[in-house]
Amino acid sequence: MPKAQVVMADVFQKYYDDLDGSVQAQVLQFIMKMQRDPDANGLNLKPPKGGKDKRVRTARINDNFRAVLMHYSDRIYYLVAVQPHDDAYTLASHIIFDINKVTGGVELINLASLTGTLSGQPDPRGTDDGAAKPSVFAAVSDADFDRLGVHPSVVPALREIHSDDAILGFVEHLPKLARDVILCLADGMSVEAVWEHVSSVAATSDTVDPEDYEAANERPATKESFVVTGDVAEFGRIMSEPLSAWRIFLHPAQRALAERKAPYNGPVRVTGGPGTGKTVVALHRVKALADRLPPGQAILLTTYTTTLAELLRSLLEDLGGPQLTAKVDVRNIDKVSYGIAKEIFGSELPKTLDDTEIRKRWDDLADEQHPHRWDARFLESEWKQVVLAQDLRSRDDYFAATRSGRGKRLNRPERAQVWALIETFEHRLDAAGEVGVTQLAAQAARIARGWTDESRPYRHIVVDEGQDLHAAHWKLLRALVPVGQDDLFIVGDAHQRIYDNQTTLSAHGIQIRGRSKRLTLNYRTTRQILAASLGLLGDATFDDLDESTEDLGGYRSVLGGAAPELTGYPTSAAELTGLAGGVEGWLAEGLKEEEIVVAARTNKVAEAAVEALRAEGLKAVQVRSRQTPPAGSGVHVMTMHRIKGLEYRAVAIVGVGAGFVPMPSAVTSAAEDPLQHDRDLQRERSLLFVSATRAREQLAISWSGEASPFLEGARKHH
Ligand SMILES: Nc1ncnc2c1ncn2[C@@H]1O[C@H](COP(=O)(O)OP(=O)(O)OP(=O)(O)O)[C@@H](O)[C@H]1O
Repeated sequence: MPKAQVVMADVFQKYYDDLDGSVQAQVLQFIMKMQRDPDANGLNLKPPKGGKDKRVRTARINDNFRAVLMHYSDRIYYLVAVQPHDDAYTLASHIIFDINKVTGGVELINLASLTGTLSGQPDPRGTDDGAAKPSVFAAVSDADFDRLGVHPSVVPALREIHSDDAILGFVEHLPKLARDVILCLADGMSVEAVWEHVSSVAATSDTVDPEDYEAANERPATKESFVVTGDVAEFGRIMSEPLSAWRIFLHPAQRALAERKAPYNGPVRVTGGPGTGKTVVALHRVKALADRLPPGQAILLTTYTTTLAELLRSLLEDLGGPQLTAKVDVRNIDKVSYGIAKEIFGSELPKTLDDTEIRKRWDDLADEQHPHRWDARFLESEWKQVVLAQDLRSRDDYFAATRSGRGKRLNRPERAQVWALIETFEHRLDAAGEVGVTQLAAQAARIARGWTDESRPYRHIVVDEGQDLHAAHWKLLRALVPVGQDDLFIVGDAHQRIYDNQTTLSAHGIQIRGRSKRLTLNYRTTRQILAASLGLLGDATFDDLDESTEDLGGYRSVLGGAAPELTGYPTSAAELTGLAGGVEGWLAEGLKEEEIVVAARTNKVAEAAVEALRAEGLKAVQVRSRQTPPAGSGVHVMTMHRIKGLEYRAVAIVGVGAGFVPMPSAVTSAAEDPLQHDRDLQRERSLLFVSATRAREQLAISWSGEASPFLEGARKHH
């Protein structure tokens, strides 16, 4: 007997996640039963009364829960949701299944959620002159919507949209093509342009039979929003995986960047706020380049930290399997320097010291001064920001160098003193057979620059989180790929710079003029969380990784949700008890432990949070750098540095009090160096911004005593 096919709508995951484990087990049994014997009576399939789509059914899971599905012929079931009895009936009576005329893919439309999003809109007749405000889409005809692939059942609700805000809430519930079409129309694109850039690109090449669901299931558009499960084990696996890159249907703006066939005539830079899909674009770009990579050539995909490099490797594997990863070196920038240095120095390669170790060495050297003249932090950053950034090799070079970005002026005798200390520092490392990681990058870059193009190891380099790379890293990357078409593809966001490595690409021979793009649509964070996060940035200005500044104009989210919670407590003990209560609340709402993260400015506060959670009987694990906790370890707790690039359904940021964020020891005093002071403060702001924007659905920020000054803007949005 042929097995029945169970096709799962992507929205099913949300309903499934909200169920108790015991009900989830019953759902799995139910699916097994459908697959094994779709004719069995026990499934108890019933059409809802007054349903909009005659093929929609509900089926019994247990006394309290029913599944909502579409039953197409005996052999195909589309699973939409499992909900409490009454909710399941309501949902079932409001959904429609259809095959999209343009893409040929199966679409699920929930009319209740569409009209629901419009109910809070201000009254369109509430204008001063009493005249009705026109619909945002007044200029688009029904026939145009139809041709572009927007289902006719959606159009009456579209005609009721009178504000841009309402559009964002509305599109969240639309099938993907319709969502892209509406967003592009709302951005002012003409119907013709939307056809050319969106609908025609998504169109299927074969003829669409509006009744043939078996054929529709095979089309790529269906696979973007539905998963055809082979068996229950696979189903279980899919349900436990986070939304990963392979499931994503690129937005036209993302696709244009990632999949462009014509070569780019040089380096490309893509910026965009958190969650706009920069990483997704970088991964798809790697795939597109790999698909046409001549034999014997290689691609490098790199980023700042090892944690993110590992994440990139696993996402890339999801996207293209081992055939893809075989063509790509995925490693963080320090490993890139190390690999190159090893080739150059062979067995002579010194031992590498990371930034923390280097910092200690500077402390030691500064302490030895008699009388004490130079501050360790000043010397360290002078070395990194001036000497290593410009690869200065001699006293004369140092005397001639511009010290732009440094706020403390040095006269000649002072420069001489500082250079002497830097020279001592480098000699000591040398004598001990040691080298700093950034210093190693500078050395490797110096040598690689002299190579011929045939010796440069990569054909393409793709960089994620480019805002954190140091000048020496850019010099090195520039030297590892011949200048030419599609040489470098760089994504990054200066608002998220959390290491003090600001530089400009053009200073390192990376000319992006005319090839810089910006993404503005956030897919991760709700509008509520986004508004609060943007408030954290205050009035600070940010660069565009090059010589200009950039803001987050036009940055918005299609997702709506709960308002973030900002809570002050009298003591830190009370705050940690509040944290445990908040986490318990999230768990009670159905979130899993590993979907929740607690972020803190320091390891010490993170440790205290772990203890507090455990004291309340909750499972929690502190995640340090280069560690990925095994499944089932509990709620993740980590520092704000470690959380970069990740995402969680719920984020709690603790210890955001005035004395802790910004962290006093991380901020140079304004008297010592006013420019460095400003940059340090900005970096501390960015740390908080990065942490807040990791949240998909829930964000809670707390403090004890006086609140951090950075929270002022976020509290206004609250
Ligand atoms: N076109 C899309 N459709 C649906 N989801 C998307 C799309 N593009 C990205 N996403 C999802 O949005 C989230 C953010 O994407 P991604 O991590 O690539 O953003 P980012 O810009 O690199 O973020 P950040 O700078 O904050 O690290 C991810 O969960 C990703 O899967």
